[in-house]
Amino acid sequence: MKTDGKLGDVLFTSAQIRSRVQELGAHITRDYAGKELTLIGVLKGGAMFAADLARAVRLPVSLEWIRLSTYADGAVAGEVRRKGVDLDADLCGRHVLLVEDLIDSGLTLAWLRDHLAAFGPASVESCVLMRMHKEDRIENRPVPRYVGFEVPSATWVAGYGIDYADRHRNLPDIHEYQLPAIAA
Ligand SMILES: O=P(O)(O)OC[C@H]1O[C@H](OP(=O)(O)OP(=O)(O)O)[C@H](O)[C@@H]1O
Ligand SMILES: Nc1nc2[nH]cnc2c(=O)[nH]1
Repeated sequence: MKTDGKLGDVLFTSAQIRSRVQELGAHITRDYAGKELTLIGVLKGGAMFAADLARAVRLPVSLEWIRLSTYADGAVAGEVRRKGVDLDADLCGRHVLLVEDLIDSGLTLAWLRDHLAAFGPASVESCVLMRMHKEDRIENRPVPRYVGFEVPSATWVAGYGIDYADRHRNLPDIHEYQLPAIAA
């Protein structure tokens, strides 16, 4: 039986997030000046971050969205499931920057990187707000070009677009989340 988990302390306040997003936006603006840049926000978790980051990038970017999911209801890592990939954008010759709330196993970003190669982009990089540390080396875990915050591996998070069981996405801060105990 699965019991409810618990929302824990604030890990990153909305002010910290805002300030880091501005820094990331400034880096991206510098790095992609003069290039055709398409930002692709990964739904649902990346929605808030992508919307804020897009406004922090001072370039005429295209903004697209893609929806994927790796976890069914709670926190069990599984295979990347496509919940509809509505991406008829012309990415040919464009520099693509995937915008994700977090990288954990890296399955999602690896799948996207491979999937988008078929669209003929000039480059595919990623910007993640949080990189979850892993004690175990994950083979071929993608290396994001931009990382907002490094987070210890044991930490599960919720808020600022990120859910537990589809709740808490609306919280302005990012909280630690104590996962539910699994009882037999
Ligand atoms: O690096 P990974 O282990 O692949 O995990 C990262 C992905 O997992 C979460 O999404 P989730 O599958 O929970 O879907 P959601 O964004 O719709 O909440 C998160 O938003 C990332 O997209
Ligand atoms: N650590 C961690 N926290 C999450 N909160 C929501 N999704 C995730 C995830 O993939 N990893």
